[in-house]
Amino acid sequence: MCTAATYKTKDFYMGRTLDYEFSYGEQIAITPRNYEFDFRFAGKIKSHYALIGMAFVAEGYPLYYDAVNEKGLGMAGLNFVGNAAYEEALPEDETEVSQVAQFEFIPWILTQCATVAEAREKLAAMRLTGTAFSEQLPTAQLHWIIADKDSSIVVESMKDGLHVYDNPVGVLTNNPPFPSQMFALNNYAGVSRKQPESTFAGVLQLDAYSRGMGGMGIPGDLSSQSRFVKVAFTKLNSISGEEEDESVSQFFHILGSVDQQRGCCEVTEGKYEITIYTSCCNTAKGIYYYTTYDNHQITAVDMHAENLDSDQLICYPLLSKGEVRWQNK
Ligand SMILES: C[C@H](CCC(=O)NCCS(=O)(=O)O)[C@H]1CC[C@H]2[C@@H]3CC[C@@H]4C[C@H](O)CC[C@]4(C)[C@H]3C[C@H](O)[C@]12C
Repeated sequence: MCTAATYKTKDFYMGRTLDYEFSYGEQIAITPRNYEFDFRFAGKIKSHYALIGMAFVAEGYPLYYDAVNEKGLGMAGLNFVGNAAYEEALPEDETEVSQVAQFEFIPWILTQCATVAEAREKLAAMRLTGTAFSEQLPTAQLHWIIADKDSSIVVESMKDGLHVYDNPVGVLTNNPPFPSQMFALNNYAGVSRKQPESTFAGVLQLDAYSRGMGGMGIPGDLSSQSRFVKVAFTKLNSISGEEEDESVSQFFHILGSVDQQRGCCEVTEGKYEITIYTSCCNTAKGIYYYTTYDNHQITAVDMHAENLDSDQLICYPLLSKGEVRWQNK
């Protein structure tokens, strides 16, 4: 399972957790403006917006899980197993719209679009194909959140076509499809950050017997639907200062509300999903912050500290070993 969220203070932040039972060996990858993308069907793009994000680099190609571009548009792919369905690639002369392989979707949008509005235009004239990157890396069943500082959308390619939904909460998890996730929030209309009031039944006076009962009724399990509700509540009620350190700290607390601890979620015999990494990107400044399961110290990579006019990928391996800061020795 994975969870993605957006957060706005003075700047706009976007990030995700990646929950899985193993890691592909992903890295922070910066794609500078002149790295040439040779898309499977859509031709070459030689010069484009620069990107920073988390990617598995295969044969020199950044297979992005999540990224933002230098214009402040961000995107993340999350598992959508059982519901994602992609198109068969058609010969070029049989289609008028762009064909984009699912593994190219993030670079295809982020190299060319500065805003969600521009992304929508691309989405209106494209088909997402199930083309695999390689035999070793078969097609991933994903859906995506795309966001800028003003709005957020979800893209789901399903049997009945490509869906683009407004995402008023700026949150995405996995299954079921996004409209069902949103609908489920209706079941929590009565939840509040305040102490509960006794409204259960007129004849029964119930007592708020402890402090700190805000959010009473929010689910706490690790299912996708529950994480959606939990993180939506946390994000939408979040209060933090406007400054960078305060905003980033708060962002990690928002996603921390759906952190997965090893042992709580068995996916196959003896294999447990954990939160491998959590990211938070300042989309205005192009800074990618992250923590890993064993490294809670926030680490950051700034795209603008690199030569963004280069044509070579720039990669930083994840610092995944945590350190204890001793105070008395
Ligand atoms: C496993 C992850 C989802 C985590 C998640 O949601 N776990 C909950 C499972 S569940 O919800 O409980 O079922 C997803 C998220 C992004 C994916 C990569 C996207 C690029 C590339 C696309 C290629 O086509 C195949 C290889 C490729 C590197 C992909 C590998 C893998 O698929 C990644 C890491």
